[in-house]
Amino acid sequence: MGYTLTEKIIMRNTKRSSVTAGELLNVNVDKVMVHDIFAPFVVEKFREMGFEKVWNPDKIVFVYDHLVPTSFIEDFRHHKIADAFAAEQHIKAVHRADGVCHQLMPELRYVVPGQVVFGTDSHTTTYGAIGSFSTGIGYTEMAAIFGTGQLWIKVPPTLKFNINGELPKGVYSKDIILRILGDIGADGGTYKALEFSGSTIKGLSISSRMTLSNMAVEAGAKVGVIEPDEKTFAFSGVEGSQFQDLKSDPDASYEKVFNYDASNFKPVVACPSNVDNISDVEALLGTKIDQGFIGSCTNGRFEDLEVAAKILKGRKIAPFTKLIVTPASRSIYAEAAKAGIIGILVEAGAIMNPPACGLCCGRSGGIVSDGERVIATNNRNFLGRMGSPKSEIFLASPATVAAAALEGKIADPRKYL
Ligand SMILES: CC(C)[C@H](C(=O)O)[C@@H](O)C(=O)O
Ligand code: SF4
Repeated sequence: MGYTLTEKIIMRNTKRSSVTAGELLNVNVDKVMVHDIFAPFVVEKFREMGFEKVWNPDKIVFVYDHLVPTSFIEDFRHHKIADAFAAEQHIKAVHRADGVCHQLMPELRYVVPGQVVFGTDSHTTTYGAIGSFSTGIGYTEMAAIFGTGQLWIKVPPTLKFNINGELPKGVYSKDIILRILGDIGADGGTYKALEFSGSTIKGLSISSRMTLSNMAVEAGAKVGVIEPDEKTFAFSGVEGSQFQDLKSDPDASYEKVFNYDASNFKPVVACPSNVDNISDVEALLGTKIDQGFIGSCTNGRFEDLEVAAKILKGRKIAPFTKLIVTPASRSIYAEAAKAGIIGILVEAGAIMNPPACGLCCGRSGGIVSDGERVIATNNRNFLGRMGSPKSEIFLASPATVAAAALEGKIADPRKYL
């Protein structure tokens, strides 16, 4: 009997010769990420559980990104508690202002293919893009891992998305995942593994693959995985020969298989206030926009800033429209600056935010006010997510956001490319 990629990663981790979807089992945790919102709660639970030493300080990464720059005095307490615990437990990986956790974990190679990784954030699914089993957990489970290095999971059944062919101009992986969310619904992947495959996926950059895996959780999925290949091995700096087993078997069993022809994809937008409330951009043309946001762990990478700069170069954003750009990490910021991309965006009228979560969750680095409409490259448009509950959030690709910022209303990016 064949196994899926997700089952293979779990078998590799547990050294089992077989696993079955739906089975409960203990995995050996390869790496964990704790961000600044939950760090104090993990530490408190860890002590309450009677643990004294973490199971392996080299497998723990702290990232301060949700409360950076600190907007409220009490937020600083989170960083002080995490700093003290890291010192006490000899945890060396503490990133205080280097970027968003889900960019740093793969970018700094804390996560590599074939690993089992947990994070105190729902978008920990992002690292499935490099072939890991990675998912978000609560701070109680994280405290238990700190003390034992293990966690029980239920092996998720897999929904397979075969996507083949060439994406049309102006259409990106964000349009793929939004279309899939529209097709299966925000609960269509509950406790499932989403596996993205096919020639279109193989043609995507690692950054573009991360957008797909990042938003798997928006369908309720446990993980969003992609078979590691030469691109992955180069990105992660690993020898591919040790990962040749990390692919689904031809006779693997899936709960459902979805087939898409890439040429049928178009620029789409998730309309307020659900990620599966999808519309073709053409049906929304002319909808007034007050703010654009390009950033987050979904689409704040070099290629995202690059395509926005391609559209905005030599142009100015519409009057009374704000465009906030937040690179997903300091290294992306520096690379984009060196390439002249930041200059083009600022010249066009963009405001640069520090590389952190910022406006994405309305915690630091701006908010969307009453009655405002924002079109954003992040992954959630729940009521009030980015500020006022009387604001509206549209989700789209960086190209669609850039086109909207230019016109001050929702626009089709294809005419600018
Ligand atoms: C704050 C954190 C718990 C939350 C998450 O887990 O996703 C945030 O990162 C988000 O994007 O909504
Ligand atoms: S960038 Fe947004 S989606 Fe990503 S971890 Fe931060 S708040 Fe969550």
